[in-house]
Amino acid sequence: MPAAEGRPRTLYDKVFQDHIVDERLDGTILLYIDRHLVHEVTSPQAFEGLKNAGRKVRRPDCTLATTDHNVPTSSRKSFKNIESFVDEEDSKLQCMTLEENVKDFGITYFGLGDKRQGIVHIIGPEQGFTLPGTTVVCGDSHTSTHGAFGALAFGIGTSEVEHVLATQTLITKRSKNMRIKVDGQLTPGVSSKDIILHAIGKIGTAGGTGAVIEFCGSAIEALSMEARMSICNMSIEGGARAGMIAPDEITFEYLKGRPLAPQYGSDEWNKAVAYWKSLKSDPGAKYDVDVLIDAIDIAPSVTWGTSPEDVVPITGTVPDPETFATKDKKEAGRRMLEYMGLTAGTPMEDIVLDKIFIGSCTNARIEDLRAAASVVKGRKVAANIKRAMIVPGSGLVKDRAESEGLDKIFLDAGFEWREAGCSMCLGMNPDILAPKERCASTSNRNFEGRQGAGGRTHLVSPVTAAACAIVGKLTDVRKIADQNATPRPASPKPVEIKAHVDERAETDDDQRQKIADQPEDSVDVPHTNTIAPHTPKGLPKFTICKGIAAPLERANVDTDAIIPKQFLKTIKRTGLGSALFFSLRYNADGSEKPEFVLNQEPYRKSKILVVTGPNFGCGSSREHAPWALLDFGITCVIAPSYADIFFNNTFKNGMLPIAISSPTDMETIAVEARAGREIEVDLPNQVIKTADGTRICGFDVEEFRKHCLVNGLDDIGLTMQMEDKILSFEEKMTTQTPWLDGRSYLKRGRNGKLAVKAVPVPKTNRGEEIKEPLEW
Ligand SMILES: CC(C)[C@H](C(=O)O)[C@@H](O)C(=O)O
Ligand code: SF4
Repeated sequence: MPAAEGRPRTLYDKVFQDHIVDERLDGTILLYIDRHLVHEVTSPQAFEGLKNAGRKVRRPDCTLATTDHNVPTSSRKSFKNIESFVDEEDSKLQCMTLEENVKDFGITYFGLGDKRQGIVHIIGPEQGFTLPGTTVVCGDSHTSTHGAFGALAFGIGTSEVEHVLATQTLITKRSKNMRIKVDGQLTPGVSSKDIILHAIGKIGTAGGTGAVIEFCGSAIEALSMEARMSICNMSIEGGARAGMIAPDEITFEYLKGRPLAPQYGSDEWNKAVAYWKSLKSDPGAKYDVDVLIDAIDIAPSVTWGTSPEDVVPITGTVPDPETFATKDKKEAGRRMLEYMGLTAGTPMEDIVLDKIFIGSCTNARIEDLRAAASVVKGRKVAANIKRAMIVPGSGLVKDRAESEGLDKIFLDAGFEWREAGCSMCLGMNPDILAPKERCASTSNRNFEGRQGAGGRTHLVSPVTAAACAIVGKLTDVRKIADQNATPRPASPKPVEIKAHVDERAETDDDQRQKIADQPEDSVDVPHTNTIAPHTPKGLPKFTICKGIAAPLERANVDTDAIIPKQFLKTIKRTGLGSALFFSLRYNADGSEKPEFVLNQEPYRKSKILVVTGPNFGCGSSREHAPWALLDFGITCVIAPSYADIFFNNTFKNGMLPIAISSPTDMETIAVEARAGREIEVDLPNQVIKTADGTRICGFDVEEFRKHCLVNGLDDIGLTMQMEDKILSFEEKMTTQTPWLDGRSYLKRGRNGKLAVKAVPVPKTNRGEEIKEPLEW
C-alpha cells in the first residue's frame, strides 16, 4: 500500500506523508490537519464535548464556519438575524447554536448576513482557504470536493470534528491508492458531472472503498477548477475516502487573488507555488486499483435508480432488473423501480418530470450557472414543471451571476432565483419534494427520500437539468442546445470580496414560495434535548457482546436510510433510537411496518445487527447513524464491508463494526440471526460464537481500536498527551509552509467584516497572541 522510502510515490502518498505527526507500529497514524471547515449540522455535539471537557479550539485560525444545510433559501431582503429568519424550531436552534459556538471559541464565521456565506464546500475554495497540498476536513462527506486542488480532503464524523477542534489532528491510517484516468476529449454536451457519473456507474458505490482516488488523464487536465471540484466532490459516491487531482497552472491561476491564498506575487506565493509544483505522482508510482476511461465513451448521463451507481446514458432505457447478475441485485433492482415509479425498458427521455433543482456543492458554482443559463436563454420552463429552482452555492456566486445577468435569464424562463444553501439537495430546509414527485437534480445523491420522503431523484449535469426544465422530461441536452455546453477550461476571475451586507437581492420570491407547494416531511421528531449530555469521561468498555442479532438482508445501506435528514437537527447525541431506519420501519401514518425486522420479536431487543450485503453505511458522514443504532441498543454490526466514514464513526462511540469477508462465515452468522438465536461477539479473543459457545469464526480489528474499545478510552485525551509532537510539527510547518498559518492571513488585514463577531479570544490555543481582530 504505502510507498516505501525511495520508491516512486503518488500524489496521495506525498501529501499524507507530509502531515504525519506520529506513527504507531500497527499503522495507526496521527495526521496533522491544516484546514477545518465547520457547519451547523455536525458540530453542536463536538463543541458541547469541548465545553464539557473544558477544552479549547487549538487552531481557530485554521477553522472556518458557515451555516448552510438548514437555511431557508427565500429572500433575505428583510434578514435581521437567524432567530427571526429561520422558522423551523430545530433548524433555528442548530443555526443559533453554531453562532454561539463560533463566538465562544473565536472561530471565523460567515452567517446569513454575509455574502460570503454559502455551502461549506463552495466557500472554502472561493476564499482560498483550500490550498494545494493541505489536509482538509469537515464533518461532511463531500469534503472530498477540495481534493481538486491536490489537497487530501475527506469527511469526518462529529467525534472526529471534536478531535480536530481540540488537537488539530486526526487518528487515521493509510488508504489504498486508486487511479481513474480519463483520456481524450469530451464530446459536446458532456460535462465533468457526466465524467463522474459515468465513472461511478463503472466502479460502483463501493468501488473506491478504503482508497483515495487520483483523477488524471488529458480529459481531467483540460478541465477548469470548478469542473474538477464536481468530480472530486462525488468521489465519496464511489465509496472513496477522498478524490485528488494534481495541482497545475489552472489551479494556481484560480488561486491568484483569493483572499486566503498567499498574496499573489509575494515571496510566500512563489515559495508556495514551488512546493505545489512538486505535488504530482512520480513516474512509475504504483496504484492498487487502476481504471481507464476513454472520454469518447462518456455521454450525458442520468441515474435511473436510488443509488448513484445506477447510471445510464440519457439515450438509454430503464434497465430490466431480471437481467441483473445475482438474486440480491434483481431484488434490489425491482425495489428501486417500484420506488422510482419506473418500468423496465422505458426510454429515459420519455420520463416526465415535476421539479428541477440546479444547486448543491456539486454544481452550484458560477460556471455551472453559466452553462445552465446558456441552455435556458430565450426559452421557457415547460408547463408541467411545478417548480424549477436555481440555488447558487454562495452569496458571492449569486452576486457574480447577477452581475452577468444570469438571474434575469433564469427568471425570464420561469425559474426561481434563490439564496445560497444546500436546499433541495437534502431538504433540511423547506425545499423538498412531495411523495412521488420526480426531480432532475444537479446534486449528488438519489437515495430513497433524499430530497423529501417518497421523492424521486434523477442525478444529472447542470446543462442536462436546464434542458429537462425546458422540455419537461429527462432530455438529451444535445437536442436542444447546439453549442458545446462543456464548462470551459478557463476559471473565472476571483470574486470580489465585499464588506458585510444585510440587504439582499431584489428578487421577490416570497410570492413564488407561497404558490409553490411546500410539502412537509411528516415525521414526529423525537425530542432529544432532555437527555443527559455526552461527557468526556470516556466510553463504556466493549469486551463481550451477547444478544439477539437482527438480520438485515440488504446491500449498500446508506446513512440516509439509517437515519433520514429530518433527524439531523438535534444538537444532542442521544434520543435517535426511535427514528432508526425510519422509512423502512414506519408507514406514512406513523404505524409500524410489520415486515421490517426490528418491528418483529425477538428483534426488538437486538444488540447486534447482521447485514448480509456489502457497503453498509455509505453516503453521508452523519454520526447520527451510529448514535441511532446505539440508542436503539445495537452496539455491534456484522457485515461483509462498510463505508469508511461510518466505520470510523462507530468506533468513536464504543461500538464494534466487524467486517466478515468469507461468504460462508457470513451465511452461518445470518442463519443464527434469522433463527432468532443469540450470538456472542468476544472482542478480546476476536471470535464470534453461537449461543451455546460454538465458534463460528474469528475477525480482524486494528490493535489501537481494540485497545480503545476494551478500555473505554477517550482518544482526544490520548492525543493530547502527544502535545510535544504536535507542537514541534506546528513549528516545522510555520517555518516550511508559513502560508498555512491562519495568523499570517490576519496580519495582512483582510477586507470585510464578520456578520457574527468571532473575536473575543485574543490567543490561539498555543498561547500566542492574535493582535489583529479576526477580519479577513
Ligand atoms: C449533514 C451531513 C452530515 C451530510 C454529509 O455528510 O454528507 C450532508 O451534507 C449530506 O449531503 O447528506
Ligand atoms: S451534498 Fe448537499 S447537503 Fe451535503 S453538503 Fe453538499 S449541498 Fe449540502
